[in-house]
Amino acid sequence: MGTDGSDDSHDGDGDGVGQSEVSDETTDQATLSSESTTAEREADSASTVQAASDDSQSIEEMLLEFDQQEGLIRDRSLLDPNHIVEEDRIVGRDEQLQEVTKMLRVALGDNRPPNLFLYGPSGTGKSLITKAVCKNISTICESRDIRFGTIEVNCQDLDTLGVAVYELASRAADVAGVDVEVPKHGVATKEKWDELYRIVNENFDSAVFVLDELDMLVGRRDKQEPAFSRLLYQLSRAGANNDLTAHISVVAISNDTKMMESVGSRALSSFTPEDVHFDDYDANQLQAILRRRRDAFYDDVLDDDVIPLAAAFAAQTHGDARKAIDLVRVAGELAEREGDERVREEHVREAQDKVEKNRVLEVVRGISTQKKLCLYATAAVAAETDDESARSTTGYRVYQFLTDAIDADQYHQETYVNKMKELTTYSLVDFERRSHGPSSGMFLEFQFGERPETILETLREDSRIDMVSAEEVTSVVTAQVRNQT
Ligand SMILES: Nc1ncnc2c1ncn2[C@@H]1O[C@H](COP(=O)(O)OP(=O)(O)OP(=O)(O)O)[C@@H](O)[C@H]1O
Repeated sequence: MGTDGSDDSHDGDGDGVGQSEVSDETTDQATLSSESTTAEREADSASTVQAASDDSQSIEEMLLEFDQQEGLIRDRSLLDPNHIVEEDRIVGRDEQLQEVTKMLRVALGDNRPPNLFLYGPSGTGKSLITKAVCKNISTICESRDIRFGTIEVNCQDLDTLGVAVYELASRAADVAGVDVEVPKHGVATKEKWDELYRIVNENFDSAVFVLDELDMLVGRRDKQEPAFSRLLYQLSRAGANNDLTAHISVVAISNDTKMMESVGSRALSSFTPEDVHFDDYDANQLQAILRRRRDAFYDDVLDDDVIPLAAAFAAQTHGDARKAIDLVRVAGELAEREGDERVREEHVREAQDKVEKNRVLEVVRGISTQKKLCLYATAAVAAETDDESARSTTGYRVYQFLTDAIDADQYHQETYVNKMKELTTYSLVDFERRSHGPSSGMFLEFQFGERPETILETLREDSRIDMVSAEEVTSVVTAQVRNQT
């Protein structure tokens, strides 16, 4: 404040001095004006104008050039993973589409639709199918004067039950076009629940709550029951005991097939969902999905091998349609940026590298150093085995080497395994329980959703991990892998 004030007064003084200088200068110039000085000034100003127009011309030229350079992508929304595509672009999900439609159609009448649990790997159409069905219900409800709302939240970044309930209230308010009347912070969760009930009851006859990535809502560690379980309990009970007078249905979506095992018995008895399973897509299905969006590009700009290659790359990891679509989009953008007239195979290969790195980055950005060490050790083992898998026992020894090398705390093997298991929720790594004969005991075998080398490269961006020499890690890993056979 003090500094600002003195600066202001200083500026004021300065302006005064400046003004008198300007007027003096003007007078002087008028008095001293001569043909030569005028000519000089004109020459000066002409050159300034010339320089400016040179600049603007070159920018203009560049703009025109970019403008004339035809883009390759005609409709970017078809390559946006959050865009709900029209029904005729949904491929290979007839069974799920039919099941979800059959169950949620109840919302059209005067009854409560059942709750649903949609599960399956990432990018297999769970959100798309739910949104497409809800969109159709909404259109029909509008024509029948039924106030229907789809209240959708992604639970990935919601850390507590209170935050989740506020988010639901806020989404419901958005859909209804009203305001939330409780503050986000500093009020009890009960007040947030009441606000959610008020908004829903006052604005909707029927509503579907879509809880995407619900398993990520774990809440505080000190609570016995995970936050997602408490949320399911409360929401489904509110429907039964008339806190919510609107007919509501809860659609829980998760990548974790075992999520329902962590739902407490209390929640389970009131939630009781109908299960709908979503499988991985194979390369042919992914090709069909991509072909149905081919018109995202101008005619004849996609080389014939672009779609099959993108589909093959996406099928290699875990049959994720989001990845297939991302690959084609990024390949198109790379081709556009390089001023190429066509999208070619090499653009897809370049895109594969970029998309993989981004996905790994997204996951590792938010995890603790300890989890990074566990992941690094395991990926380092997978990078050195023929089938790119890593045994937990071997991974743990490499983890021990890493923690010693950087002088970090060292967990027991059980905790290392648990940390790795937690990472499976991101679909970056998966595991199976294995045993090599009765004498060798049990171990977990980890498989990665992306190339282990990409994971290692990305984790090396963490300066603590980069302190350890990569060659040294490789020699420790090689010795350990040799020992395991
Ligand atoms: N059967 C399909 N037909 C056409 N497009 C699809 C299909 N399945 C998925 N997609 C597209 O793939 C992308 C990812 O799909 P979606 O978000 O529905 O997956 P998800 O199973 O909900 O994944 P996550 O669990 O990661 O949220 C979206 O752009 C969606 O439009």
